[in-house]
Amino acid sequence: MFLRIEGLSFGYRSNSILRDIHMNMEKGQVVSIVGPNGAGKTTLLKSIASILPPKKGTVWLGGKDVYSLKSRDLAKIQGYVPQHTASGFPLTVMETVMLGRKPYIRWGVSSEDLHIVGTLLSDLHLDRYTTRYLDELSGGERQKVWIARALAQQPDLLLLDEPTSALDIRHQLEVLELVRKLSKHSGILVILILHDLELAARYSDEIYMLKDGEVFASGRPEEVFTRTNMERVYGVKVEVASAKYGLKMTAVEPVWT
Ligand SMILES: Nc1ncnc2c1ncn2[C@@H]1O[C@H](COP(=O)(O)OP(=O)(O)OP(=O)(O)O)[C@@H](O)[C@H]1O
Repeated sequence: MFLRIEGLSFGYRSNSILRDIHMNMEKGQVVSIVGPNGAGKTTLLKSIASILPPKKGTVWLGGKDVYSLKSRDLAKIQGYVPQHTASGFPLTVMETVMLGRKPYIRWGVSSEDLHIVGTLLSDLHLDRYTTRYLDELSGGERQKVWIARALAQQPDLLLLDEPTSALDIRHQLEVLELVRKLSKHSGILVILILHDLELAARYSDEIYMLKDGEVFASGRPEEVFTRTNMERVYGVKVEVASAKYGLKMTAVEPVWT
């Protein structure tokens, strides 16, 4: 098992946020973490990214405890794109994506680094912006740049916190198609946080549904997105139907408890 989370618990001060999380994931999978606002999704992703050390439990990545890895070594295995990313100082698109090569660069940028970055910029249709500064891009374009930077790390694990939230429908599909392609062709494990449950159903091999800091349900999309689970976790009556590209979910009405 490439990623194993064993009994992970986390809290901010005395406030318990994640409780006894267990997860197992293999390379080549696309896994979505879903759940209502405040369920603990971002906290969980930050724990996997080794940003938040757990109160209890461990995250094993390729047989190693992520919290014991040096940041340079971790950066070669894992790319993390947070929900809101701000660049501290002015950088162009090219410079930003090249930063993803930092863990590999010893004496200077190599032709391989340039090739990897150039390919990513072209795959994400960012090549016409290479010399633009990030603050001259739209929110969606900037989001794709952060994803390209994480991919430039050539990670085995890619963590994306709501990667499609600033994207229009075409760019949502473009990013998720690329993510799926990379996952299948390059064997990357991709863990996404998505609020759009139909997109999650369409692009994920597996879903983890969180409620109040615990895993409420996990499995294939059709096993997790059931009427009962949706009602219990989101408090909404939902009609779920099979569709050509996954599942169609229609929110009917809130359930008042
Ligand atoms: N720095 C912090 N200090 C204290 N509490 C925090 C902090 N960050 C988040 N929390 C709390 O932890 C809980 C889980 O937050 P988290 O951001 O992980 O939820 P989420 O499922 O990602 O939510 P959303 O869907 O709204 O992004 C929330 O109750 C939140 O208020």
